[in-house]
Amino acid sequence: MSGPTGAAPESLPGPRSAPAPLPLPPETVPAGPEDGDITDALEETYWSVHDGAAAGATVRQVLARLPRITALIGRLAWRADRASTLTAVVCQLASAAMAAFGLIASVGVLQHLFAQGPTPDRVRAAVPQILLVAGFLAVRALLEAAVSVAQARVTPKIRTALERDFLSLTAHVRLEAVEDADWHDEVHRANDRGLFYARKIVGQVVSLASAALGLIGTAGVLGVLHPALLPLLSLSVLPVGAAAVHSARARFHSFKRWNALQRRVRVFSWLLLDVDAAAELRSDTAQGALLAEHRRLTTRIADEDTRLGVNSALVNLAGRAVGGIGTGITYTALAAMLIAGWLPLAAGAGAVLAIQSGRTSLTQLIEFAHLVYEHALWVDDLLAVQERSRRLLPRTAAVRAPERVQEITVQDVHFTYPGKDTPALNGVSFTLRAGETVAFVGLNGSGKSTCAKLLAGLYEPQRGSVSWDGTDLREMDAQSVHRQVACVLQEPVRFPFSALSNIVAGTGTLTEADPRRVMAAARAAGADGVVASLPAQWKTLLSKRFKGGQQLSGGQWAKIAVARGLYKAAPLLLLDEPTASMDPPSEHAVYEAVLRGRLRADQITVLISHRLASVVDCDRILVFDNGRIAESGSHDELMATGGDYAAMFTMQAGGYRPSTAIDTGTGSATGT
Ligand SMILES: Nc1ncnc2c1ncn2[C@@H]1O[C@H](COP(=O)(O)OP(=O)(O)OP(=O)(O)O)[C@@H](O)[C@H]1O
Repeated sequence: MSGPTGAAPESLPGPRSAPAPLPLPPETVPAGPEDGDITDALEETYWSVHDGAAAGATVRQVLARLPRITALIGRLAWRADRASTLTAVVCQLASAAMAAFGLIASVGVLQHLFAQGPTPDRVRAAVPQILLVAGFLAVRALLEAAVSVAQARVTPKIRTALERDFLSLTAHVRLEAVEDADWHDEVHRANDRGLFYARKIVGQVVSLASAALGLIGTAGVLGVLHPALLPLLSLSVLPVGAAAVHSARARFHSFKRWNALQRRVRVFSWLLLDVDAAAELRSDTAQGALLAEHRRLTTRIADEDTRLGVNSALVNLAGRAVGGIGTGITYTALAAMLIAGWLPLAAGAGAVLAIQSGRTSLTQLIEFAHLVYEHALWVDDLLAVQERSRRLLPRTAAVRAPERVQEITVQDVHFTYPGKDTPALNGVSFTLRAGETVAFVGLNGSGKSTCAKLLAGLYEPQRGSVSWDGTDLREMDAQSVHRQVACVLQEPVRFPFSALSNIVAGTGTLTEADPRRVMAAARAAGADGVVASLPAQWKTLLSKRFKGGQQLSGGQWAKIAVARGLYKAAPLLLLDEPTASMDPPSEHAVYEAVLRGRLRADQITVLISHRLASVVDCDRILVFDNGRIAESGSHDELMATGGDYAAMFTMQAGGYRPSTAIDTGTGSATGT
C-alpha cells in the first residue's frame, strides 16, 4: 500500500449542514397515545384506510355500488372458472324459484287445512301439497349445496389468480416506484387486506344475491296472493331494515376501533417475541416496561369490547322494538283485510309466512350489502394496484443488452429522487472500460450508490445518458440489462434456501448450478469455508425457520453474497460496501479476488467502499462530493494532489497508528 505523499491537508471534509441546537429532553415521556381516541394516534393508517367505510355510507351509496361490485366479482369468477360460475348463477336462481314455489305450495296446504269438513279428511287432502312443499324444500337444499360446491371451486381460483397477477406485477415494477413510501403502503395494503377480502367477498356476494332473490320471491308470492299485500310487506320490513342498517354501521365502526387497538397491542407482542430483540430486551431488562404497556392497552381493549357489546345489545333491542311496531301494524292491517273478506284465511296465513321470510331476507340483504360495500373497497384497491403496476413496469424493447461490454459511458448525468429538492447526481461524467476496476468513494450521501444503480439501469437519469457500447440504456430492454449486471450490496438478501441456491440465485434459478463455477466463485469470495462448516454443506438450508436450518453471521452472509455476485459472471459487477461486516482476512481475500481472481477478465468492476485501504489497488478512484465527481485518478495521483481523498485516506491510515502519531490538535493527520 503506498503512503500519502506531500504535506497533510489543512482540514478534513466534514458534514455539509450543521443541525439545529437540540433542547434538553423532558423528564417523562408517554410510551404511546395516552388519552382520547387511540385510533387518531396511529400513524400507519394506510393499513386501515377503508375500515369503517360502510359505517359512514348512506343506504343509497351502498345500494348504488352493489351492481358494479356484483358485476366485478362476476367477471373475476367468470375468468377464473366459467363452468362453476354458471352453475352457481343457475342454481342460485333455481333455488330462489324453489323457495317461492314452496311458499305458494304452503298456502295450498293451508287452504286444505282451513277448508270445511272433518280434520282427518282435511289432512288427507293436504298430503299431496305437503309432499310438494317437501319436494321443493329438498330440491332447494340440493341447489344450495350445488351453489356452495361451485363457490368452493371458484373462490380459491379467484384468489390464486389475483395473488399470482398481483405478485408477478408488483415484483417487476421499477425500482424507484418500489422505493416510494406511498407505493409501499399501497402494495402492503393490497397484499394484507385486498387479497384476504377478495376471497371472502365471493361468498358474501352469493349470500347477498340469495337474500335479494329471496326478497323478490317473497314479494312475487304476496303479489300473487293479493296485490294489497305488497305495501304491507314494506310496512313490516322497513323498520327491520332501518334497525339492520343501524346495527351494521355500529358493527363496522366498532371493528375499526378494535382493529386499531389490536394493531397497537401487536407492536408490543412482536417486540416481546422477536428473536432479534431478545438479547437487548433481556440485557436492558426492558420486558417489564413493555409488559406494563401491553397490559394498559389490553385493559383498554377489554373496556372497548364491553362498551361495544352493550352498545350492540341496545341497538338490537331498539331495532326489535321498532320492528315489533311495524309487525303489529302489519298484522292489524292483515286482520282487517281478512275481516273485510278481501283475503281468504289460508292466503292470510300464507302472507304471514311470506312476510316473515321477507324480513329474514331483508335483514340478510342489509348485512351483506354493507359487508360487500366495505370489502369491495379493498378489492378495488387491489385491482387499482395491479393497474398501476402495469404502468410502472420497466420498459421492454427489441434491443437487448450485449453479453460483452467494452465501454460504459456516463455523460452529464443528473438524477433527483422523487419528492427530493436536491439532486443526488448533478452532472456526472466518466467512462468505464472492459477489465477495469473502478472505486467510488466519498462522504455519506454523496451519490455513489445512486450512480451505481444508474450504471445498472435500475434508475434512469432525468438529464444526460448512460450508454453501454454507445447504446443508451433507455433504448434497451430493461430486464436484458439487469441480466448483465451483478450487484452485491452491504445488506444482501438472505434467501431462506440452501447455500447452493443462495449462490446461484442471481442467475434466475434456485435449483440449477454449474458446479465448477460455483466452486470458483465460493473460493474467491471465501464462502467455501462457510459452506464446508455447514452440516449438509451445499444443501444446508440457511434459515432457522426450517428443520436442520442454520443461522449465518453477518460476515458469513456477506461471503455468500459476494460468491453470488461472482458466480453470475456478468459484464458489470457492482460491489456496494460488500465487506463491511467481514473480518479483516476475509475482506482482504474478497478484494484480492475482485481485483485479481475474477471469473471473467473483461468484467467491469465498480467497488464502493469507505475503507480506503481496499481501493488503493483499483485502476481508478472516483471521489464523489454532493452529487458530482470532485476528483478522479489512481491512488498515487490522488494522494499527490492532496485533495479530499488524500485527507480521508490520511485520517483512516492515522487510525491504525498509535495516537501520539496523530496531530489531534488540528484535526488533521500527518502521513508517513
Ligand atoms: N431511495 C431514495 N429515495 C430518496 N432519496 C434517496 C434514496 N437513496 C438515496 N437518496 C438520497 O440521495 C443522496 C445520495 O445517496 P446515495 O445513497 O447515492 O449516497 P452514497 O454516497 O451511496 O451514501 P452512503 O455512503 O451513505 O452509502 C442522499 O442525499 C440520499 O439521502
